[in-house]
Amino acid sequence: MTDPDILTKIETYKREEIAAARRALPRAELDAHARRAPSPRGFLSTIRKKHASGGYALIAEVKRASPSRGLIRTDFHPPSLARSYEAGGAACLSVLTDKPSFMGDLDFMEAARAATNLPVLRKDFIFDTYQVIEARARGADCILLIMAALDDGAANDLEAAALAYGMDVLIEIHDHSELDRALKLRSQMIGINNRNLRTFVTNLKTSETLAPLIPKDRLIVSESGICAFTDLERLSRAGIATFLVGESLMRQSDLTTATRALLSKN
Ligand SMILES: O=C(O)c1ccccc1NCC(=O)[C@H](O)[C@H](O)COP(=O)(O)O
Repeated sequence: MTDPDILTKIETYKREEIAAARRALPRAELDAHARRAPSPRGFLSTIRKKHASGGYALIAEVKRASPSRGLIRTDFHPPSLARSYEAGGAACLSVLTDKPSFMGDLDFMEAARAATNLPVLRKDFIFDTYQVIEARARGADCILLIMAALDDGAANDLEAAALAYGMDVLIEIHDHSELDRALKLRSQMIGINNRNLRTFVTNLKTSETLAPLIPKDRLIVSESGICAFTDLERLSRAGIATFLVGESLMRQSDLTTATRALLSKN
């Protein structure tokens, strides 16, 4: 499947969604919700702790469908999926909250977080500070900022908003020029997405090429197309110890066993 401009299409409907959400709940009221939300759980610090104890850190994704694969999982109950991931040894959760392209929902994120003790990433296409506050109001511990979708000013403003609300930020890149821009931001976490946004093809070589260019004080997350422990070992040789995995786990009926298997040699 080839989609020449998926981010432009997504931005168009996101801007409409944001306008509608603002009409339904003005920013000042949303902000009051965010101030009352449960405290952030420390997404980055949880990953660092996992590394300190000598393990790989898995960010396990709750992903029902995707533009490249269509429907991935029919048996879909976010609290049970989240509990299974936690039992299998995941360090953190990622929950897709975009509806039109991923059949996601903010309710799924809230429910997954409430069912576990794990920190949660709101996995969505964030263009506006309203979405950052909305993420915190619904309990997110971390947000994703996609450099391919944002100019430097917007990335800086959205990151500042997330940090002001006590959340961590995962800055996502696909190539050298996005990496250069990401390194001007304050966030410690850089996600290298192995999925080409035009062709949707995943290639772990993307992580292997870009990881050595990232300063050692940043935490690197390899995202997309990761299927097995051998992939983790391969990526670890490029200095990566944190992995964001969705589809390959979501296709397994026993998620706890599949998560354990992904994280262990045998
Ligand atoms: O998953 C897609 O098809 C997709 C298409 C266009 C933009 C983003 C997309 N996915 C978002 C993600 O980054 C992944 O859900 C995440 O990295 C997990 O990937 P995977 O393990 O390959 O499901």
